Amino acid sequence: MIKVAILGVGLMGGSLALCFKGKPNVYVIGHSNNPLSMDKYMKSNVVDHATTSMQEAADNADFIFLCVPVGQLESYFKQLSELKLKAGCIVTDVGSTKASIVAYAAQVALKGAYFIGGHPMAGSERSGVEAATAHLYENAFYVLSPAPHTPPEVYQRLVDLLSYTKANIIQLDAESHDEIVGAISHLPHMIAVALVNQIAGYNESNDLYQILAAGGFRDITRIANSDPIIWRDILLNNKKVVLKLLQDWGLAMEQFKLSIEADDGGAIEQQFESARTFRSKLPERRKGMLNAMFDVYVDVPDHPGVIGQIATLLGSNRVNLSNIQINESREDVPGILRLSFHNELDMDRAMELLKPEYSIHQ
Ligand SMILES: NC(=O)C1=CN([C@@H]2O[C@H](COP(=O)(O)OP(=O)(O)OC[C@H]3O[C@@H](n4cnc5c(N)ncnc54)[C@H](O)[C@@H]3O)[C@@H](O)[C@H]2O)C=CC1
Ligand SMILES: O=C(O)C(=O)Cc1ccc(O)cc1
Repeated sequence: MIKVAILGVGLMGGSLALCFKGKPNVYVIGHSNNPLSMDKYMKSNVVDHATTSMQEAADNADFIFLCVPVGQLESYFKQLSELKLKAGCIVTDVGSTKASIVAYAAQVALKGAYFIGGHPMAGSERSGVEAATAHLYENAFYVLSPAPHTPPEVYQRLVDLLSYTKANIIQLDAESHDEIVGAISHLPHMIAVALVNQIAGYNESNDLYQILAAGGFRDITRIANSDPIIWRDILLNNKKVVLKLLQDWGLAMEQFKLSIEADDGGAIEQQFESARTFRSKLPERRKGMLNAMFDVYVDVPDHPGVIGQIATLLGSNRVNLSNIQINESREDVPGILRLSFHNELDMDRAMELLKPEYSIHQ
């Protein structure tokens, strides 16, 4: 039996647990410091067993996943280093930053066990085991940062287990990881939060801001809804990288300001042109980026019953729909109904079925 211990069964840990639970020869144990979580873990059916004892979770485990906020990783790692672990056990984490935990692991030895840093680049603005899903990692990139002396067969053992997530494994050193992920994930989260708070400030004297912000603004600020503790820890942990990125961001905003002050239309156009060129080269989301959702937009006539018709058409053809959203405003979205699917196959099949009757966009 392969024993997999998940320490911290929230969005990420719970989703990993769901990928492993029920697989041949796999036993999943979930750990929380909070006794009240035991019942929740068992009721959500994500683990085979739940415990508040780290000793019990780690005892004889083949794999231990640290799925707690970044600020807790070192303390959890330290506690594991004081336990007797199974020889050859692989300890890994899912933290959004890699340099500090990889450096810590290089200093604090795990008796007979190996540490390989990890970061599944999939997730959402939601948190907690209630938001966990077995599909979260499908097609997403999953970064692994092994130490230089990690034996290849140990690395391969982790890759083999992670095949249950259906993620694309990519090996990257911890420093490069933090620089790149700082830019593509940490900076956008700060921008989204600052943007929402700026508009919230204006809204205090006129609530039309909030009312008119239902469409595009809502979409581009989705990540501002992310968990405050998780993000406090990420930003403080990736301090050096994030401060440099904020400096560059300030310069970029200053550039806009100067162009507008000087009525320099050419410079503004140039900014939009270069952004459009780079953005059009981004890989499509369906090939696996930060969100494991596959979305299509449908332009539907605004009459009751149409959602039912679409849901019935998809359901009767066994196409699994993960979410339907009605856009309150058409601004900035290609259709009024957003249909989300867990995988590309379902999305493509849905498009085939809907195309004859509706106008579809991606
Ligand atoms: N949310 C996301 O989309 C992604 C998060 N991550 C990383 O995954 C890790 C876990 O994040 P999520 O699963 O999103 O968070 P979550 O809030 O859903 O789960 C966190 C888990 O850690 C436990 N925990 C233990 N000590 C804690 C403490 N002192 N404060 C708060 N919670 C504590 C909680 O009980 C919970 O089970 C974090 O290190 C985060 O950086 C990585 C990729 C994506
Ligand atoms: O919701 C989104 O789009 C995200 O950006 C989720 C996310 C959050 C933290 C990570 O380290 C990786 C992915």
